[in-house]
Amino acid sequence: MLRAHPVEAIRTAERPLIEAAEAAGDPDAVMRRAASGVAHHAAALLRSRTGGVYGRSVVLLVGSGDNGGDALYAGAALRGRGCRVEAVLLHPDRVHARALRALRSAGGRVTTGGVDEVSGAAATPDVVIDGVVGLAGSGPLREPAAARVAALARAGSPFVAVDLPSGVDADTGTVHDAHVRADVTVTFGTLRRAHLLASPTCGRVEVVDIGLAEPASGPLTVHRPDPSEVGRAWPVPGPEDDKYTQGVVAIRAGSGRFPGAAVLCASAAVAATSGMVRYVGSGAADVLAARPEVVCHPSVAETGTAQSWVVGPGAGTGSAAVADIEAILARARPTVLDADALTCIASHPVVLRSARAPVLLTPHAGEFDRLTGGWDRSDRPSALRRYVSDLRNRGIPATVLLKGRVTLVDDGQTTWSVDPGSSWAATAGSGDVLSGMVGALLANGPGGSGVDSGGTGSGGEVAWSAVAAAVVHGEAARAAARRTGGPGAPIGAGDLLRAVPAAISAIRGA
Ligand SMILES: NC(=O)C1=CN([C@@H]2O[C@H](COP(=O)(O)OP(=O)(O)OC[C@H]3O[C@@H](n4cnc5c(N)ncnc54)[C@H](O)[C@@H]3O)[C@@H](O)[C@H]2O)[C@@H](O)CC1
Repeated sequence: MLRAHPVEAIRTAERPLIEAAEAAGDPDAVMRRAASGVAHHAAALLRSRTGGVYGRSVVLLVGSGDNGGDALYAGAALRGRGCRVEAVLLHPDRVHARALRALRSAGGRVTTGGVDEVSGAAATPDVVIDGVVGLAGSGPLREPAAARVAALARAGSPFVAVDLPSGVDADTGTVHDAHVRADVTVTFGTLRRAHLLASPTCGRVEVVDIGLAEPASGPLTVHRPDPSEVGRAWPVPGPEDDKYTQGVVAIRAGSGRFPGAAVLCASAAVAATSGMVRYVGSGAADVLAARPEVVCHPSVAETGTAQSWVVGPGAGTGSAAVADIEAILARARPTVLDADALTCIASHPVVLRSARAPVLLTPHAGEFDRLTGGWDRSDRPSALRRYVSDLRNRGIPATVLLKGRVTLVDDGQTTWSVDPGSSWAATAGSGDVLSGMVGALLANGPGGSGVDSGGTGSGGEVAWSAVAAAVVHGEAARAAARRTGGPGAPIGAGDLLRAVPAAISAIRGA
């Protein structure tokens, strides 16, 4: 399990290290340790992209704080390995003086101007080290950094970000319009929240040991499971199991308008575990044609016992759909509310009050808009936590999975993030697959058997099922994109669905 911490916790953990260095009369000892890690990873990137380190060109973008100091010391170390190093001082009047002296005495060049001042190799360096801002950064890149970053990115130079890509907020993970897109981010001691909230912008994240003790988890810690943890926890039938003990999930999905949603959702539930799947809705014939093992029922009232429910994909938003949601919640089983069910809840919020068992809401950004009446998109984790806490304060045992390239799950106490490493899952119908998988996991019982779900107490199991399904869903999307039509060819939700068994198998072996 990866854990990423807020700035305040990191500053607190760093303080004793810095105080010890100052007391020893070497105030930059920690910074030099950090910088040598940056230099190490920059050299590795140079080697993999250009075949060597000696003689390669490096540009340092140097801001006014300690992040710029790290970049300057890293530049001095790379100069020692034979690189041509040029530091661009973005605020020449405010620069880490000792680190600048170290670069100069190692033979690094220093410039202070705008984009036009850079010429020759420095206009297209072999690597750029982003030391504009780190933990104290706020808002987008400002000039002259923004123009300089844009020119270097256009030239195709790879970026190594020191601590965080500049223009990405350390706590919220907000990626501002003007920002650095890093190939590699080198951070120190432990992950910052942005590394898990804005992972697509951070590139590969390398954590350098600077002697810092990992902060304890708190309410603002972001968690991300390793796929192998999900693999170990994925249900496997034991010698005593039968179809009932592995969990029965009932699915209310599909309509005359959206028959495919029923097929995708029910088929995903079948693929996720070897328990039993019931189906209620107008799509029974299509569902049976795709998966004859599904047991179909004419109405919610006539559906046999189920350990969990999924309601909503393509299920309609009229009064009959609302009545079905009420009838399902009255059964007091863990329930996934997805797609049309979220629209129903948004227009009839009172319905949720009857929830006696855990509910999992799975909105995308637009559905979350409807549920909340508008939310602060610049701070996804806080907006999500506020909404979940509000529901829980009203006695509704809710967990919410907010979809996106980086999917967030929050149960009011813990935030998880899942980034599948590609955006291939952004395709129509893929949400129906996800809700079917979560429903099957919820039916299987305490999710993540024995897995550390972050010590979250109540709600943790629902959250773990949601996180585990999101991990496999992302793996399936990536695998489908590799296999269907070859790398780079788009996929549909049907391709993703077909890749689910192989994705489960892959993470079990991970
Ligand atoms: N504290 C420590 O123990 C260590 C800190 N280290 C480095 O120190 C960094 C933090 O340094 P600082 O606290 O000096 O802060 P930064 O270097 O992150 O920021 C410096 C200043 O930049 C300005 N700024 C904020 N947003 C900006 C923007 N969008 N555009 C331009 N300027 C902006 C602010 O005035 C801010 O105080 C860490 O990210 C890390 O790189 C490392 O040396 C490892 C050890």
